[in-house]
Amino acid sequence: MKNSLIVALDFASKKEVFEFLTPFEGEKLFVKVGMELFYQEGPSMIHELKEKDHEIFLDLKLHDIPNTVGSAMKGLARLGVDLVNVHAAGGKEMMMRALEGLEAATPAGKERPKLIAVTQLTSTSEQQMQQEQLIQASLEQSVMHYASLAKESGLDGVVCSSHEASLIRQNLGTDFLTVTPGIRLGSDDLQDQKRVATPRFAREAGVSAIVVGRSITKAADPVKSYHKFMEEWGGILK
Ligand SMILES: O=c1ccn([C@@H]2O[C@H](COP(=O)(O)O)[C@@H](O)[C@H]2O)c(=O)[nH]1
Repeated sequence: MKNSLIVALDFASKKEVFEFLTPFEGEKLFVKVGMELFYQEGPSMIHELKEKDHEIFLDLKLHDIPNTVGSAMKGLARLGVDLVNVHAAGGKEMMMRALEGLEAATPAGKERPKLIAVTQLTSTSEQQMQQEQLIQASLEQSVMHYASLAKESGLDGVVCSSHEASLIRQNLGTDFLTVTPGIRLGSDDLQDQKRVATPRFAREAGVSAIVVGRSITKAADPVKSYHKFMEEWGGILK
């Protein structure tokens, strides 16, 4: 998990996923399946990616009442993915029930999927957060608060931006995972992301894993782009 580059497979179909993955033949990627792909293709997408030995982050960002999230997590545990997540805004009871659900349903002899919580989305700016969520703290304070709640609930880490990662590591320990989307090379389009950083910045901040989507998936040469990100991130090709 540590030092991983997670590729966001934000595609609408299996066909597009495998067209994208074919040129990577022989490389074991850490991939992220999000709502767009999972809602379209469902669990069979996960089974097929596992058959190809890819590590999987199932990014469904669960956020509901504790009972619903706890029960849903049981289903995700049975899929055998490596990493799943919830929104920290759902609260401590919800996060604890999510963890219990995962622990209860992870098959014997298998490792429980790691569970992390989204703090503030990387598409949120401080101004937006204060105006739309009526949070009067700074963005850093809000992220740190949600990260502390996640740690107190027994979770393995958080999703945050690379800008908050070193503060989280200092306060909550270096074993507490920081997974950071919003990663761009200097010349890339930011699109809808607000709190962005380069892979080098993320590495220097001690981030556990970076998430990169469109800069790789929409690149003219995705394999070349992946290797460029890996080089700046200092990741290990598998
Ligand atoms: O705070 C968050 C949480 C999740 N994401 C997801 O990461 C990728 C980023 O894609 P890019 O194309 O590199 O912007 C995407 O799947 C998001 O759903 C995030 O960006 N921020």
